[in-house]
Amino acid sequence: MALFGFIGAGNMGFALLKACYSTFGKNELVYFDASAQKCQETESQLGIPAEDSNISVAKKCKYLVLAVKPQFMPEVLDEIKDVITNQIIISIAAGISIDSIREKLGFPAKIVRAMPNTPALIFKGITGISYSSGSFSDEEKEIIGRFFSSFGRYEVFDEKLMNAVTCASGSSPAYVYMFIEALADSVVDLGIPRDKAYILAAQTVLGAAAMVLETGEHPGALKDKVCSPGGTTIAAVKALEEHGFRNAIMKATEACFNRAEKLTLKK
Ligand SMILES: NC(=O)C1=CN([C@@H]2O[C@H](COP(=O)(O)OP(=O)(O)OC[C@H]3O[C@@H](n4cnc5c(N)ncnc54)[C@H](OP(=O)(O)O)[C@@H]3O)[C@@H](O)[C@H]2O)C=CC1
Ligand SMILES: O=C(O)[C@@H]1CCC=N1
Repeated sequence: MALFGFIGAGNMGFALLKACYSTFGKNELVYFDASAQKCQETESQLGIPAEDSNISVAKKCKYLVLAVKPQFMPEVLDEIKDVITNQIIISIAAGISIDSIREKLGFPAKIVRAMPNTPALIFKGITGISYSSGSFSDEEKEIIGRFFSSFGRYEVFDEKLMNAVTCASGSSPAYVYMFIEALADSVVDLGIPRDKAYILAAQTVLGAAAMVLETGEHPGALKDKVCSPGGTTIAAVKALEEHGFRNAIMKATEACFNRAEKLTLKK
């Protein structure tokens, strides 16, 4: 019997499997993916052969991580529901509520709904989690905490905020990469070599993010300290405001949230 079972070893499933491997060891992991190629890649990277089915995974673990796309959740839940007894379900599917998973399973299983992000692959993720009703023992909460800490930080939220968490951290790495790409392109245009442009842009994002987390200062105050009166930065800030930079982010969050709300589990 393994501690963790994974259904889905794609972008997120593999990242979480890798972190679990480091923290809990290979004997505590079982997994299956519908893609034979994903199973082969995972086996070649972690040295753990895949199980032969989702049912086999569900039967052999205590904590079952569901890491398939939201549209595949109904078929996966239908497939495994007869072998779920006291396993704790950890779902990372965007938009899928705890109630809808319970309804599909047909009983009030203990569920942790989570929203990680892709930096989990290098153990620098941030995950929002929400516990279902039902009493989780201290030991279960400790193992769940170690699981989510194995690939970065985690914060606990009321489930009604999980779609908002998706906007803040699940989806937003994509916009950060777009920012890095755009900043790099713009300085390549000024003559900076491309490889160095990515290093300058990415390290700046990393450093600025660390300033927010480590100093506890308001982001606006940190921004003000970069802006010398009559200097270069305030000229850039003015251009960003003229082009709706903040509004573009707010609109992105609105679109992200609306899509998450629509990803409800089909019966
Ligand atoms: N990508 C991200 O940044 C984040 C994703 N998530 C959530 O994580 C979940 C997975 O996303 P992601 O890893 O990007 O998706 P991927 O498509 O990369 O991985 C999902 C894997 O599940 C496999 N799969 C599909 N159907 C089944 C099935 N019935 N049984 C077993 N395996 C199956 C897929 O195979 P095949 O390719 O053959 O379909 C694929 O290999 C989603 O619910 C998403 O909302 C959460 C946070 C961040
Ligand atoms: O785009 C998506 O739906 C998933 C959920 C959060 C990040 N990727």
